[in-house]
Amino acid sequence: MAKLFDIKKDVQHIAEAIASVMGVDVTIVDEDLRRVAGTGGYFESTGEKVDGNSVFRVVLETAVGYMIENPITDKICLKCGAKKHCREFGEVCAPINVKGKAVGVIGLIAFSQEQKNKLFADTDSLMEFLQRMADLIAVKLLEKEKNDHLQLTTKQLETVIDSLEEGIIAVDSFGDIIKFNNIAKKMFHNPSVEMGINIKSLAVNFAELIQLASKGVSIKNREFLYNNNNNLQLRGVASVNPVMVEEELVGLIFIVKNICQVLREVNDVIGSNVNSTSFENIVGESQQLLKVKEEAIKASSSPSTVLIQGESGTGKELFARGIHFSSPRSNKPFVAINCAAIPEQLLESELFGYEGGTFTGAAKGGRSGKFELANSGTIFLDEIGDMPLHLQSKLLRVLQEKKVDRIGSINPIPIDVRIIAATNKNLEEKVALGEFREDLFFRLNVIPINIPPLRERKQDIPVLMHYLLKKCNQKMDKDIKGFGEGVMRIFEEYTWKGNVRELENVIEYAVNMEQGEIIHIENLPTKLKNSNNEKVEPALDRSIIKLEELEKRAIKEALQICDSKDEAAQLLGIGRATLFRKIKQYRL
Ligand SMILES: Nc1ncnc2c1ncn2[C@@H]1O[C@H](COP(=O)(O)OP(=O)(O)OP(=O)(O)O)[C@@H](O)[C@H]1O
Repeated sequence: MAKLFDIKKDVQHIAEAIASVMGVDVTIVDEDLRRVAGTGGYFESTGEKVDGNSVFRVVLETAVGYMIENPITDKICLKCGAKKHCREFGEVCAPINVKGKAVGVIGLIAFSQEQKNKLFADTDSLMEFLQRMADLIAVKLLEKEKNDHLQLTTKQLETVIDSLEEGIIAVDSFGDIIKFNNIAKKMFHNPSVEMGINIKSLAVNFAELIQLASKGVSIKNREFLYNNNNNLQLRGVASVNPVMVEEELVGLIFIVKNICQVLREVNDVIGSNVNSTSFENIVGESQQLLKVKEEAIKASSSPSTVLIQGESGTGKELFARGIHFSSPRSNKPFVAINCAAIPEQLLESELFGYEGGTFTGAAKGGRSGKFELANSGTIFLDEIGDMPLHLQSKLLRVLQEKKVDRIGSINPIPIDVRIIAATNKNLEEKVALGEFREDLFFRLNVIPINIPPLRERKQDIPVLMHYLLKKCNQKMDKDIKGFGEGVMRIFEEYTWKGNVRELENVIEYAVNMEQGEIIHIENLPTKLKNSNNEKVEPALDRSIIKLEELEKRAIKEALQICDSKDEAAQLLGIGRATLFRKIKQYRL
């Protein structure tokens, strides 16, 4: 609640007006009995307290006016401490009431008989006049209070919008800037955000956003291009909300962010879903696995590209995570994408993103690809061997130039992403067959990591069994203690085509089936129980290339070396017709 002292100037003006109308001295005190205003001799004593037993206290307490026609003898004057020196001939007091409570008193004092006569000539009219003056002061007080409140709310709002992490720009219905926060000011530099300039000058597509939002529609996350202080073109994301008063558009609020900030936020969310993996989570005691782990630990401190090769389920992704989470990028995003699981047409936009308006049905403002999402972190390109050739060229460009070209864009986006690729295919073979770009292979294969299949490191099987049993127990809230007689031997002799993943699945099956405390042979999947008495087939060597592929490769090479098909057929030791048939068969 505002006090009379806060509107001291106004109160003094009113006191002077009353004095000049009435021809007597006027003083006005507040609820603490402090003199706020005064005319004549009272002016000097503003700010001082009046006597605590004076008529002012009574008027403050009763909130009703009071007249003293005979000072000294009036009952109120009896208690007054100033009565000994009182020079007053009469006094009229009126309360200043706000919401039924007196917050001050207007006092008119006569210092001569003549003044007293004037004061008491028509007391009804005088009281009414004073009441009006008191109301005027009360209105000023309420106004001050409203202004204070408005100022406080404005300050609070300004503090709120300045503490937001987004840029906020308020514009009128024509787009002229009315208000903005610090972040918005920092974001735009050429032209810069200023009061009165039109927001359309800040970014090309703001005109379109104004047009849309002016229809009363809220717009979410639209991309736009703008210039920063180095005159570099940057990407931002804007949401626009219309401000409506009685169904009429009075302005728009733009909420703007730099794309890097948006991606950071996305990554904070995605990143929190990615389990942090340390090398301790990679279990195994065999020399082969320990050697690979050592290589991976070394790779984690380097920014170079890693190519992990290994059969399905050998732990390629586990190693990729291990490398990322032990690297200096560990608190940055780890974004994984399986190049074989996404249809070819979609893979390009998933990886590299696309510009707004590139395809019908696509998000209007464009979309960031996985490379942008992984910026400053690591991207894991699983099943890289299945990446189509035209995307391999695009990936090569990313590796060479450290820039991403969104589909439909002419502005490459600089990125800093560490690439870890993985494949269960023989990439060298794919290169030889012309299915994988040799230059890309060399770019990816800077640090090669080859995870041997489980059959080549049987020593890891028992330790993996116990590790995975513990994992399954936790997952299924069980407490199976170990493995029964003969189980370990079956596991060691079985051919794990699906490697650790298959082993994990078998243990999960057995934990589900087992009711007791130990996993028994009966609770293993049939394929393992049957394998118990069977002789385990020798494992296929991955390095053996199929005859058909060898033939295809030989023909391709001969065609490249020789000037004519006859010559090639001769070199290959086959007839001309056979060569033609094979060329057709292999589509060479
Ligand atoms: N050495 C290991 N220690 C502990 N768990 C492992 C190990 N190797 C693999 N796993 C587990 O096996 C499962 C398969 O691993 P992962 O997905 O990393 O294999 P992958 O080689 O990437 O498979 P794919 O080729 O099918 O993509 C995961 O649950 C993983 O945690």
